[in-house]
Amino acid sequence: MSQAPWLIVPAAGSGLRMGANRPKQYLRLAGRTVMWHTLQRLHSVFPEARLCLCLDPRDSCFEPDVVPFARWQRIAGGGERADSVLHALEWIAAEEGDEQALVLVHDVARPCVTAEDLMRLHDAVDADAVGGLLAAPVADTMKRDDGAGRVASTEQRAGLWHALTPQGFRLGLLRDALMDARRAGRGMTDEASAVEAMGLSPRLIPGRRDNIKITHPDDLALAEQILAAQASGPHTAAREESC
Ligand SMILES: Nc1ccn([C@@H]2O[C@H](COP(=O)(O)OP(=O)(O)OP(=O)(O)O)[C@@H](O)[C@H]2O)c(=O)n1
Ligand SMILES: C[C@](O)(CO)[C@H](O)COP(=O)(O)O
Repeated sequence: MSQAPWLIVPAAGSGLRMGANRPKQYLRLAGRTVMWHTLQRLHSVFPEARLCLCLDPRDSCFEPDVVPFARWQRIAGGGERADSVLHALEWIAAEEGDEQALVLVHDVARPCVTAEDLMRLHDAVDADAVGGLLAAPVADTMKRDDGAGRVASTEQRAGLWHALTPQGFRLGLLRDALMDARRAGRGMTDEASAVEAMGLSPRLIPGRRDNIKITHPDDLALAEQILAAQASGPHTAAREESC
């Protein structure tokens, strides 16, 4: 592996859609917290990385012992996810002289990301002139609603992908892209969309569909099942006896 990347983990959200009594990154998952699992997954592949962990300044749940990295920095989160990421990029830019340094951004709410996907993402974006993101092709038919609980239209599924994380870009490009988006007042829900707004096309790196973002209450039980399945080893339909 080339030089270890910078890691930004946005973890300053409040988890409103989860509706729990604490931010979802502090909910129990397979005997630990969601944050513990996510940081362990990242550390297992990038032990030498420098981590920027974006936390709400009012966060009273965070315990530094959860961080396995030797080099890490607490970053004050912002109003939106993109603001939190930009705060981290500005801190990194002040520390890092190389604007070409590789930065990977991964949601704390995605604890099921596998080492294989992390390595494949890193190698692909490290070799790409623009950067890219893990993504999963849409398998369901997608409907757009009419605002009144009925179908307005069916979206073309071909070529449609779920954007996942990590998303990886060069420090200077990503900082400039997010600053441009902020100046233009464009709400960005991921890093790639800010880079797209600069007229660039990030690479789509196919990733596992079990790299879910814990967002709603039923996602926690699903994540438990995914972690258990991952621990039991790879499952391939081909291994099943024919019926
Ligand atoms: N101002 C914010 C908002 C979100 N995030 C982080 O961005 C990731 C994806 O955001 P999301 O799933 O929307 O988390 P929340 O904002 O906590 O959820 P909700 O929208 O339901 O409140 C999460 O890891 C979250 O902690 C962040 O760092 N700073
Ligand atoms: C970055 C992301 O996880 C890609 O799917 C997603 O956009 C985060 O969105 P959220 O509304 O901040 O959860």
